[in-house]
Amino acid sequence: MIQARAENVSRRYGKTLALDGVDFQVRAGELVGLLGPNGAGKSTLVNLLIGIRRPTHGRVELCGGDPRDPASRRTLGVTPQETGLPASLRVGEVIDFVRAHYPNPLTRNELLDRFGLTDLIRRQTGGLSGGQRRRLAVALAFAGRPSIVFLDEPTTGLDVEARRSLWDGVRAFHAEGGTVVLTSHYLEEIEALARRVVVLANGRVLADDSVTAVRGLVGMRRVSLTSPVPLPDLEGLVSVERAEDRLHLLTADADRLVRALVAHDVPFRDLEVRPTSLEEAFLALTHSPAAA
Ligand SMILES: Nc1ncnc2c1ncn2[C@@H]1O[C@H](COP(=O)(O)OP(=O)(O)OP(=O)(O)O)[C@@H](O)[C@H]1O
Repeated sequence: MIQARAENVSRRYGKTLALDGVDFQVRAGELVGLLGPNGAGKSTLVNLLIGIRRPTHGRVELCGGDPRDPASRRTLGVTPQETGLPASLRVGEVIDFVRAHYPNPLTRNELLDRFGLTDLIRRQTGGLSGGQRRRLAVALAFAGRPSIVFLDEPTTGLDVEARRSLWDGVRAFHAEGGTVVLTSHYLEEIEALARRVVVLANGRVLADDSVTAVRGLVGMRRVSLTSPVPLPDLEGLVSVERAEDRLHLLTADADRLVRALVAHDVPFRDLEVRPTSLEEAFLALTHSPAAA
């Protein structure tokens, strides 16, 4: 059963095309990561699927209906990128307030326990640290026993321990058959939870594949050098960028590329090899023929 679907969806904000012909679907019980650099369109896609915004073109569906129809959202849980919590309410009170909106919520203790919040129950939310507030905001998405949960960058600002405790809560929900869509800038974060990852960049889906396959795509190296001659065709070269007298070559296998440079007798100096950032890898993929 498909729980959330976008078909050829585009969304424009004035002159900005935030999503450009996106197809995306999530089956019941899946845990999917949406990966992409800043401004890729991740939050926009989530906002369309949960009915906060409408697509400019195309069709979106949630739990078999229109996401803007409250009936489709009855079993939805969401943690947006930023959440406002009433500062003077205690953690336990906020949880009870949210639980009261649902017919069959988790008990207060189940929720506190799952997300490692038990010690904070009597604390006012205004006095929580940023990380503690974030954990509470994520936990609240699960209060109503949702069937599908959207988490927009759930672990931003969390330390390692808090992140693990939050991941455990998400895993427990998924193990019971829950569906999860989470967004992140980091493949490592998605890797910790999901097997499937959808890569967005510039509003388009670049890849929809296993985390392992995408790791191969983005785990590239940048080989920089200065050479007085034009480069020949080199195997495994993904892209070439020229900045003044430097050439920056992107490749999945830097050793092989350097061997090829030597084998072709290419004169070079000041060779540097370093890992690419996700942004650089995305940029190269966006401009490579494979992404066209
Ligand atoms: N309400 C809005 N008004 C105008 N432009 C917007 C609005 N929301 C998003 N955008 C633009 O749409 C594009 C996609 O933004 P979106 O927030 O969906 O990306 P994102 O992948 O979630 O980014 P981030 O990782 O930074 O949160 C960006 O260029 C952004 O500036």
